[in-house]
Amino acid sequence: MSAAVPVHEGPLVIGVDSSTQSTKALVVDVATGAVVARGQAPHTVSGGAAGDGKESDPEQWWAALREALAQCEPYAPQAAAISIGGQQHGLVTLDRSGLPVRPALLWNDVRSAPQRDRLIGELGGFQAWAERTGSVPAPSFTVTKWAWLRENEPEAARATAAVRLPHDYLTERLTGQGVTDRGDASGTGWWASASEAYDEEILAHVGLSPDLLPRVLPHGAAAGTVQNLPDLPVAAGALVAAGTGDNMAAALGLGLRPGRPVLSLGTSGTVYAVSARRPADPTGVVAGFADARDAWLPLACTLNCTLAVDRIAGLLGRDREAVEQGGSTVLLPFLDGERTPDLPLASGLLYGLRHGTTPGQVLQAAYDGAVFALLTALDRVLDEDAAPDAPILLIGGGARGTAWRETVRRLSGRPVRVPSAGDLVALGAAAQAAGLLLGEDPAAVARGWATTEGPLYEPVQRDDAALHRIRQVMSGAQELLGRG
Ligand SMILES: Nc1ncnc2c1ncn2[C@@H]1O[C@H](COP(=O)(O)OP(=O)(O)O)[C@@H](O)[C@H]1O
Ligand SMILES: O=C(CO)[C@@H](O)[C@H](O)COP(=O)(O)O
Repeated sequence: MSAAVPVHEGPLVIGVDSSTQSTKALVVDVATGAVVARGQAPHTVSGGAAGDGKESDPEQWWAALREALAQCEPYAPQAAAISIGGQQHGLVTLDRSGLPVRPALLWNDVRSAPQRDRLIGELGGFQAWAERTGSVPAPSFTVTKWAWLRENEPEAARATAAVRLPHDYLTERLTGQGVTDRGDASGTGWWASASEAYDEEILAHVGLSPDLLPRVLPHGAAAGTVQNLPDLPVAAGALVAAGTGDNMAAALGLGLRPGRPVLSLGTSGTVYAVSARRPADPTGVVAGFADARDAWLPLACTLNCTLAVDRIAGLLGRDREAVEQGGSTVLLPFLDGERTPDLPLASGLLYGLRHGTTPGQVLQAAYDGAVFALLTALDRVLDEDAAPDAPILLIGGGARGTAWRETVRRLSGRPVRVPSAGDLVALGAAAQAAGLLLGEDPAAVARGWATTEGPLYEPVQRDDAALHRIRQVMSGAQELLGRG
């Protein structure tokens, strides 16, 4: 728990970030945005039966939520409202008694790549999918995971009486209500962004009844109230907001307006912006997500970000900050396959070693490789009229690292602002809970909390030579990277 603020002015709310590696919970003073208490508990990601997947037990998310909230006592039980932000896309399958049929298939599990390819072909191709759902599905998307489950574990699919996303699962444990929000629903692949409703044709195509899905709540609606849960340090009757996907929650937490790019460095790397225009990118680079309000959140996502670079630092036996500049090494850190670029079968690639190459330069090349794809998508997530010199808001666990920040500055040539408030996903969930409590726009609540304040790092000359090297290696190695 971080240093507690002993007095608070306003009512308290709880914001939760149930992400890939851990659950973080914040108790926040609605009047000021001050974090009164913080808790965190880890999750386990296993490799699936053959060691080639990414799965987590939803029961463990619930246990981690309880643990993180217990660390927030005595403040958590005083909260008047709570909201859950969660990792997007994960397929949670529940049986008739509400218990998980099997571990959840996570967003970074690429085993559904063949089903993804088939679904794109069977339902009209890239353009048709983009127009219909806002996105060309990646193997991250829930629809591809459901198709994988039906094909590979038909008994588990048959035993499924309800399908949830990670945040819906936790909201339902709190309230007993099977509900979700448009932000997280937009990452399933079975939510039509034009009509803002489940796409019954896609659902019929993958043999999933809409009756198994949560109801999509309108912006500002409550999911319900906290049930009487004796092991949970939250008061029965506290309001529960709809919750949302973790990227949508961070956008709320930053009070994001169109034209402000965000780069998030966590297990996933993401780059996104809010837009008033419904996105539909037929190349598949940009996912056309909805935000948690009534706008849109065009976003590009990589599978290999902080964990991949930390792994390479570990292989080199170096601290993650021990980078050195110079040399011409290129490292594509695709340890888990990759989503941006669309290379689900790829593995990591190291190119350009010389006698003079130092371990620190190889580590720097890993940072460059991880940041490259995100920056190439930056202009595509921003509206055309966005100011080209708007600072990048750098968030996520990696934003605390100097090597990450300096890599983003060097490869973007843009100013970078690092909000001093950490945990922006949890803070955004808290803003959603506060918005529900006050009947106000959650993004406006977050703006009142001044969550984007933090040091601004001036732009430096963009390192076009490094970008060119990476582009060259990427195109020269296409065949190798596509083959796995
Ligand atoms: N001081 C730091 N410097 C650089 N990276 C950090 C630092 N602290 C944490 N991280 C990175 O943050 C990552 C976790 O980020 P987080 O956004 O919490 O992930 P997720 O939301 O995917 O669970 C870790 O993989 C770690 O590499
Ligand atoms: O798949 C995506 C976005 O489309 C990821 O951003 C997940 O939402 C997981 O987020 P983290 O756990 O890395 O924060």
